[in-house]
Amino acid sequence: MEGKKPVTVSKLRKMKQDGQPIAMVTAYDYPSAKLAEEAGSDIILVGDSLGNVVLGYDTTVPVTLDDMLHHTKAVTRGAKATFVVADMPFLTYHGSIDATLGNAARLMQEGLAHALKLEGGAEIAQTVRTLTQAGIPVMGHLGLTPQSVHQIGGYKIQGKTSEQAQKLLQDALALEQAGAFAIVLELITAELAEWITSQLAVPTIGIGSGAGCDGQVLVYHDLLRYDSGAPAKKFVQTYANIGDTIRGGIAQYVQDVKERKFPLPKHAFAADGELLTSLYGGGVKI
Ligand SMILES: Nc1nc(=O)c2c([nH]1)NC[C@@H]1CN(c3ccc(C(=O)N[C@@H](CCC(=O)O)C(=O)O)cc3)CN21
Ligand SMILES: CC(C)C(=O)C(=O)O
Ligand SMILES: [Mg+2]
Repeated sequence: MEGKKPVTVSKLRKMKQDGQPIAMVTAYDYPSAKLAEEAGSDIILVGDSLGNVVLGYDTTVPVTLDDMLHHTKAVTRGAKATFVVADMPFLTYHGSIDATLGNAARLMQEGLAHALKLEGGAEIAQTVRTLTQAGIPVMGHLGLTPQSVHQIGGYKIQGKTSEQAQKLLQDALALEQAGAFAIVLELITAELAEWITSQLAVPTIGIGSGAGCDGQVLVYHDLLRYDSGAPAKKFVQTYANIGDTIRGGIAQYVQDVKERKFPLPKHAFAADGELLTSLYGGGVKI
């Protein structure tokens, strides 16, 4: 990707104004980041969904700052010309502001993220303001906030009553006023997402929230159907069947080894004559 430059926070705001959709995808390691960049994604998110899709946890709650750092470092090595946002994981931005700044510093300085994403509304606005004032671009995340899954009681659509919808709009406005440069809207109705989007100057990036957002985000492993056995989520479109492709490729390899079809002579390196004479007392030809 010679010559390509990462989008900037101000470019993203202009994309909203111009009605130009923003495409974001998650990535968790060097190869996935490289592919997401080559594919032209505007933003790469190192999501704490890595807890589910690459570490095998049931929720994002067990994901640690060290986990996020490890993966963010790999992603920023793979995508050198793309704007990379890292999730701040569970409970790393709710303690003292010093602890929050220390955690943010590690993701920015060691992970080399360009921005951080935090889940929550008005209750974290002051934190968003402090991080923003320290020079860190902050992305908000409202609606279904998976780090609160045990409080919410499942992965279900949010903002269905007018009271909840009003609260979500107030939260979005509070985040914008605190300096957030964009807000993820996860699993809210299409109508509410469109309404909130119309009330904000900063772009919204939707997941399971309809076409009325300024951009979209999907989890890498979902859109590529890595886990071909998992039930398809309603809001996901399958763009490739990588799980089937990978399993098929590995199964073929295993079969070839067992049937001695791999490796072939062309996959091996032949010794020269001098070595051959020294092997097996020179009596055996390989
Ligand atoms: N692989 C993966 N994809 C994600 O999008 C994702 C994660 N993991 N982990 C963190 C959060 C959790 N998310 C989730 C998890 C489950 C549903 C889900 O089961 N959705 C149902 C609809 C629920 C309803 O109707 O209320 C679906 O069928 O889509 C949605 C978002 C989104 N994030
Ligand atoms: C689903 C997106 C928005 C996310 O937060 C993640 O991948 O962790
Ligand atoms: Mg996340």
